[in-house]
Amino acid sequence: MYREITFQVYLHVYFILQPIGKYAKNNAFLKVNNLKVWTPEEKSWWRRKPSKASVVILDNVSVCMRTGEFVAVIGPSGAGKTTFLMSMAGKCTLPNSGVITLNGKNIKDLCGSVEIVPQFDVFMDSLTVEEHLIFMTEMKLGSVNKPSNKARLTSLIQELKLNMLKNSLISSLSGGERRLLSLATSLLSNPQILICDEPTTGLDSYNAALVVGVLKTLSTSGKIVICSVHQPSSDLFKEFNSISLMAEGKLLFHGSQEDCKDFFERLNLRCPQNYNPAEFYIKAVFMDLSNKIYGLENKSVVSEDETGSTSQQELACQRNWFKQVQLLLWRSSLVFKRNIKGCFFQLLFNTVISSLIISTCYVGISGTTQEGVQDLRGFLWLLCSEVSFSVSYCALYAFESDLTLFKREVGTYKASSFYVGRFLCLVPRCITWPIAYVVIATLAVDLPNHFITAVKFTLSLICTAVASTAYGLGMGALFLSSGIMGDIMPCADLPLFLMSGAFLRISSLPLWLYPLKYFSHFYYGMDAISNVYWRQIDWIECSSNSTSICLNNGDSVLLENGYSKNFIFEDSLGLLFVTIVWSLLGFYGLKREENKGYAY
Ligand SMILES: Nc1ncnc2c1ncn2[C@@H]1O[C@H](COP(=O)(O)OP(=O)(O)OP(=O)(O)O)[C@@H](O)[C@H]1O
Repeated sequence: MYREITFQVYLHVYFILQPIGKYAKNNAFLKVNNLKVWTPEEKSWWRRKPSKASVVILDNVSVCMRTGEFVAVIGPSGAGKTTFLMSMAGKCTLPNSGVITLNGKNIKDLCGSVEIVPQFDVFMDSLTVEEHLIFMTEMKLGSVNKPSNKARLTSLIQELKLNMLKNSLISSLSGGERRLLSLATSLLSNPQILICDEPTTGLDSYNAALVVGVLKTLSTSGKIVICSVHQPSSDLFKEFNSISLMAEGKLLFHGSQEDCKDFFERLNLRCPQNYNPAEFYIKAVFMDLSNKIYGLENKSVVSEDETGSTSQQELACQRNWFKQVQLLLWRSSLVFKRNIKGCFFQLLFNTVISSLIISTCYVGISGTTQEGVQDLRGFLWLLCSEVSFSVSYCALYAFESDLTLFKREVGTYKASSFYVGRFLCLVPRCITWPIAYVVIATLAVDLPNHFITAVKFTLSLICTAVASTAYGLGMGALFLSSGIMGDIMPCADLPLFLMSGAFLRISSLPLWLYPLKYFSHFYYGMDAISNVYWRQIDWIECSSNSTSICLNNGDSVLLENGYSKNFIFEDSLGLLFVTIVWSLLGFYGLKREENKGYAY
């Protein structure tokens, strides 16, 4: 029954996938020559001796594969299969030596010719299947409106049986459907070599047969398809026409199923009838106590000529930078639309409720009395700090949830476009939140020229919010993989908000601390809104029996706090400076994550 289903699925898939052959490119010849991969020696900074010695993961692996091969890479756990596949895809970030070429060209110099389908699928789950594929088509191939790209996308959707799922959210897909979507994403660029890491793991027999059927058809249509497989059933295993047998980082055998059988029979190791050959081979190398098999390790490299040609890899790998930013913004806007309720609640709790509390506590205050001066200072500080803190802490975690996705999409777009795209996504918040704060919080406060002053407050706070966002995003990106940004940020906040002038007089700062104020968005924000308010206060009441020093106008309040005179110029320049500094630091952090390489 199972064999019947598998056969039917295979036939079905074979015929519907024939059109993929239309896109098949010229012959491909993959050559791996003396590939060695090892882990770096780890040294602790306080000891000279290495704390962890280097370990060889792949030991002089050499092999040749050509068009039409459908290769099963098998071997015990820890044999080095994934590392081997990643190296062939040019995505291994561990130290390595040896050369991998496709038709004579180094694999690392080629673009789009080798694609990998990793074991674990990572997508932006709140997109639909169609939206995801449109995004990837636009990023990898170009405009989706171009007839050839449209045709490619439509045929892939049909051929991989995704048309029924086009409008489904990715989060609702089953494991097999996600695997097919992953496959479709990799096939968009019509690669010559498709590498799949455990494509059937976690799938039921029907879905596993479906996926293997699709892969086999791809190999017959002019590609090299290489899969690592864990415990394949006999039925699935016999679909592969080549076997690479690995153990302890060595490639023990590479060749056809028949040759593999002969290889083991020559060593008097005969697979019993009705026994799964894959299991038998893995067990045999596992139990190879006398090292018979290891002794015959595959040493057959490969002086064959490297005929074949690559055609697509000369194309530009990526869309232009502005297009990348636009596409990333488009994708984020789709996620935003699906999460609009969450954004509404964020706005409600972060701004509306807290500004209502401020407004209630400061009902009727005015800076024209000595008591009012203190209240007004507190009110302005709360306005500035609430806006700064709320937007910076929202930005702090902006990359965290997408780090794996970003590392999966390394190479699809630039880190800089991803960074700028994410920053721009946060800009609407930098506009709406200050508006909400100012409108609500100033409702009950006695402001001179209420409307104009509120507009000036809003503009100043919008600029402060942009710089605060740059600060939050920068801190988040700098400490992205360590996950300690939530612990570091309060420590960084402390000196920066002390510079705001709300808690200590800036003019009385020790000289060595003075430069710190130029990095404080709190200082620039407070300086701007304080100037807006106090410059309009010409007279402050002084009681005749007061013993303390009396501040008799707004200018003297500004002077006492140590705020600048040329505030519009200085604060705009200062906030721009802070934005640029934190953006550069954050970009450096993201680039560091990118350099760690592909997430598999
Ligand atoms: N980045 C790394 N740093 C240190 N060791 C690593 C790294 N990547 C792999 N290894 C080690 O190399 C060996 C081979 O790992 P690999 O994942 O390639 O094996 P595998 O055959 O795919 O295993 P499995 O079948 O269990 O997935 C393992 O012992 C693993 O611990």
